[in-house]
Amino acid sequence: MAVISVDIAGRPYEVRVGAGLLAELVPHCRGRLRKRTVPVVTDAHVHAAWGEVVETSLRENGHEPHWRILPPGEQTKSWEELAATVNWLLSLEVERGDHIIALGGGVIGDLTGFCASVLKRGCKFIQVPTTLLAQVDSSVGGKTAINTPAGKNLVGAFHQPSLVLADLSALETLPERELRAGYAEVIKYGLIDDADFFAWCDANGAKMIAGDGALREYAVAHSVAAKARIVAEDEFETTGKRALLNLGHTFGHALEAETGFSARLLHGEGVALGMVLAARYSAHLGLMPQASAEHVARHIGSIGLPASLKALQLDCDGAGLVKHMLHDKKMDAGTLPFLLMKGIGHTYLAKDVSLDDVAAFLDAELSREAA
Ligand SMILES: NC(=O)c1ccc[n+]([C@@H]2O[C@H](COP(=O)([O-])OP(=O)(O)OC[C@H]3O[C@@H](n4cnc5c(N)ncnc54)[C@H](O)[C@@H]3O)[C@@H](O)[C@H]2O)c1
Ligand SMILES: O=C(O)C(=O)C[C@@H](O)[C@H](O)[C@H](O)COP(=O)(O)O
Ligand SMILES: [Zn+2]
Repeated sequence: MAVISVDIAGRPYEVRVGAGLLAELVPHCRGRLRKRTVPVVTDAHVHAAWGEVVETSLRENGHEPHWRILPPGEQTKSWEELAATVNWLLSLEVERGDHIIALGGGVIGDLTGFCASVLKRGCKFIQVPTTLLAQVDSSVGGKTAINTPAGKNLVGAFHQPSLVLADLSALETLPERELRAGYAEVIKYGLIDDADFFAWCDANGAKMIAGDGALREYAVAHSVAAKARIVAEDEFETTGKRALLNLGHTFGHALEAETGFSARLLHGEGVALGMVLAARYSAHLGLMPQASAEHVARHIGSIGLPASLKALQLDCDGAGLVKHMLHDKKMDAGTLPFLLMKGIGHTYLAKDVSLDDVAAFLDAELSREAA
C-alpha cells in the first residue's frame, strides 16, 4: 500500500492507495467513525458492486451504515440532490465531528463533500473513491461542487476530507469507458510539469487500463503525489499554481455544457479533448511545436479517448463554445486566463488570450477531420 500525505497547512491528511481497502474500511478509518450510525452516500452502480463489502466491514466492526443511494451520473450534482442529501444527514442527527462517507466517483465525492462543507457550517468526511478519475484527482484537494444550468461546478466550496481511501480493487468493476475517461486526468499530470511521466503514460497507459495491478498502483500513487504537491502550495487557487490542474478544462467544461452534462461526453473525455485543443491552440500560437501537439493528440486517441472535435458532431460554432467559457471560474476582470503549453511538461497560465481568436481556432477544429 502507498500512503501519500496531503500537507495542507494545519490540516494534513493521508491518501491510502492499495488493493482491498474497502473490505477493511473501518480499521483504515482508525477511530474516525465515532458513533454507531455511519452515513454513507453512494450511487446505485457503486452500491450494487461494493455495497455489501462496505456494509459487512461496518457491521463487523459494530457500526450501522445508513445508505443514501443516488442516481448515477453528472445530473446528481444538483441543487435538488444537495438539499435532499443535507436534509437526510440532518435527519440522522449527524454532528460536526462525525465522518460522512463518500463512496463513489467524482460525482458522489463532489456532492457529498459540498454537503459536508455546509452542514452545520462544516462536518468531517472521508473520500472513498471508486473510479480511476476519483482516485487520481477528485478525491484529493478539497474542491467540492454542484453544477447549475449556467455551467459546471459553479456552486461549491473548498472543504478537505479527513482521509482518502483509494481501493484499487474497486476498479475491477468499473466499465472500461470510465477507466479511459479517468486516465485523461492521469495524463494531465505529465502534461502539466512532468515530461517523464507523460513518457511513462505513453509506454504503459494502455497496459494500465487493461488491468495491470502494479501499473495501476504506480499511476494512482504518482498522480496523487503530483496533485498533493500542487494543492499544498495553493489550496484555494489564488496564486495560479493550482490553476495548472485546470489544463484542458476550459475547453472540456464548455464541451460538457454544450452536450448537456450527459453521457454523450464524460468529464474525463471532455478533459482529454480539451487537452488536445489546448496543445493544438498552443501550437497555433507558435508556443509549442505542432509535432508535440500531435504527439499529445495521438496518445489520447490511441487510448480510445476523443481527440477530434468534429467527431462529437456538435450543433454549435466556436463562438457558441466560447460563450460557455464566460462562466469559467478563472474569469478575471472580463478576461479569461488560459492554460497553454510551451511543450509537453511545460504548462503555464496565459493571461493575454483573445477569445475571438479562440473562437476562430475552434471553428477550424470543428471541421478538421480526425487524424
Ligand atoms: N473535485 C475535484 O477536484 C474534481 C476533479 C476531477 C473531476 N471532478 C468531477 O468528478 C466528476 C466525474 O467523476 P467520475 O469520472 O468518477 O464519474 P462518476 O462519479 O459519474 O462515476 C462514473 C460512473 O462509474 C460508476 N462507478 C463508480 N465506481 C464504480 C465501480 N467501482 N464499479 C462500477 N461502476 C462504478 C458510477 O456509478 C458512474 O456511472 C465530474 O463531475 C467532475 O467535475 C472533480
Ligand atoms: O483540483 C483542481 O484544482 C482541479 O482543477 C481538478 C480538476 O480535474 C477538476 O475537474 C475540478 O473540479 C475543476 O475545477 P473547476 O474549478 O474548474 O470547477
Ligand atoms: Zn477534471
